[in-house]
Amino acid sequence: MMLTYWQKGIHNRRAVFECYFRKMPFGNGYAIFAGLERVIRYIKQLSFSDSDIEYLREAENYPEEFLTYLKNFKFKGTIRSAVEGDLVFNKEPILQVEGPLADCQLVETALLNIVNYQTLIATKAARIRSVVGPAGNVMEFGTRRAQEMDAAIWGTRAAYIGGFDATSNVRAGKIFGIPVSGTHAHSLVQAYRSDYLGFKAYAQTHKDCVFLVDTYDTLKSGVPNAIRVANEMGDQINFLGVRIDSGDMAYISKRVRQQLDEAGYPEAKIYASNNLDEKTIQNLRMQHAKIDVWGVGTHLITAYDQPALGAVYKLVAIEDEQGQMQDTIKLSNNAAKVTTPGKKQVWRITKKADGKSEGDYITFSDENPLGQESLYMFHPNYTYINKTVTNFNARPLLRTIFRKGQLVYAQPELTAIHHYSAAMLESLWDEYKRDLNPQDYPVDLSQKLYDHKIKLIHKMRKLVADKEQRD
Ligand SMILES: Nc1ncnc2c1ncn2[C@@H]1O[C@H](COP(=O)(O)OP(=O)(O)OP(=O)(O)O)[C@@H](O)[C@H]1O
Ligand SMILES: O=P(O)(O)OC[C@H]1O[C@H](OP(=O)(O)OP(=O)(O)O)[C@H](O)[C@@H]1O
Ligand SMILES: O=C(O)c1cccnc1
Repeated sequence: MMLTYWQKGIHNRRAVFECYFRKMPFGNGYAIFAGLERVIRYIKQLSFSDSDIEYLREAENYPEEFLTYLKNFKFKGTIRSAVEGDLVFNKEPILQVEGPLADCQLVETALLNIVNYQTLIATKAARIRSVVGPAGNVMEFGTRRAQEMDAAIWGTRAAYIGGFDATSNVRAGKIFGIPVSGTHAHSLVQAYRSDYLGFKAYAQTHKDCVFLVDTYDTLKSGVPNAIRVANEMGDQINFLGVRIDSGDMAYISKRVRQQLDEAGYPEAKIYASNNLDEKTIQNLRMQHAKIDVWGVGTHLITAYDQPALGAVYKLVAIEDEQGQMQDTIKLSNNAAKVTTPGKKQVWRITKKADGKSEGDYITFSDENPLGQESLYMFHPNYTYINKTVTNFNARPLLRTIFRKGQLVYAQPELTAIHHYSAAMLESLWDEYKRDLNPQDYPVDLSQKLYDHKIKLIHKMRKLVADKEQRD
């Protein structure tokens, strides 16, 4: 497509693309935006190396002048985006790229790849975090099951943004500063062919100890031997607790709790892992399982119940031959697939009184609801569903990250992003946060944008009909 634009001389026409998803992942009431850090790294390094040019010369047989254009290519676009940890919803722009048509086009797939995966995992993590309860801890254990190494690294970062407390991936700890936490595997006990010898060896080489107690028999061997080693080592170790990884974890955890309490270790925590997700955790908590720390792997890192977020990247405006920006629309028989034309901004509307969200309000980028006394918000498909909001705050969701190719946004520390997403969830009513059949969060269009969209739909339909008649 870049070659076409370049050969036809339209590669430098100004264009605006916007990225949004149509359906909420996991049937959840909100999504947590993640991926911006990697988008920034990707854009900063975006160029064609000598070997790239060589490959394209061989494989694609591109004209030399086009290869020279690629060799000198530098991304010159402006990127506006939601920030990591913010709540985002379906049918609203979460990322916008404005600039030369070819530049905008080149980055489409990479941006979608990054934002789709990381937003999906952050959202899954938030769902899991929501059932663990404020006293519980939840650790990311997924590296061995992730779709390869990149997904493990960036997936655990997204999980941390979504509310996880720590990861067992030490490399992710090193790169991003995520708290690292973990236990040991069955093979350590198997190597010694004894719970006691395995735990003792581990205790002699580690200060913080969590013993995995289910290799042979949790209640008859694992826990009694963990207690024995804790007694023998005394202050030489921090006996943090034990991990169970199989069996009926409600029943076993209660018995383990009893054994630890009776041995004088009421502070020792019970860790659990084994194919956990939000459903099993909720169910185990309903059964009053005595579990303090949850290790979650496969179901989180692979987004097991919904393996992809369907965010798309659509052209919403382009410069015409006369240098005028023209808004574009994509029609479809499927109403959900009709795009909203024009360069936009999304405003998060909250009540001044309690800071709670009233909904999101999409406008043209040059509209500003902040100055208005009251805001008329209506459902874009069922316009009879409407309300007038007063005493409100309006916060623009899309922030400028790159301006004409230059990075202008300073990413906060990852810990700040982790806390930010929790604070953003506080501003959302519980009706949108329940994990089953949540209320639809309002994502409305301004009157001006709505009227413009309807006008453009009619105009395009008429154009097509007239053309068909002529043909
Ligand atoms: N009390 C419980 N209520 C609901 N689900 C539970 C309970 N205890 C364990 N589970 C879950 O049930 C599933 C049991 O799976 P599975 O049969 O593979 O475990 P297992 O019998 O321990 O076998 P393995 O040793 O292969 O892991 C896991 O997802 C586990 O988290
Ligand atoms: O169950 P997940 O949520 O993916 O969490 C990670 C799992 O990985 C480890 O075991 P592994 O699956 O390697 O072996 P095991 O089940 O035989 O212990 C660990 O003991 C957890 O059970
Ligand atoms: O630290 C652990 O116990 C751990 C980490 C990853 C996978 N399973 C267990």
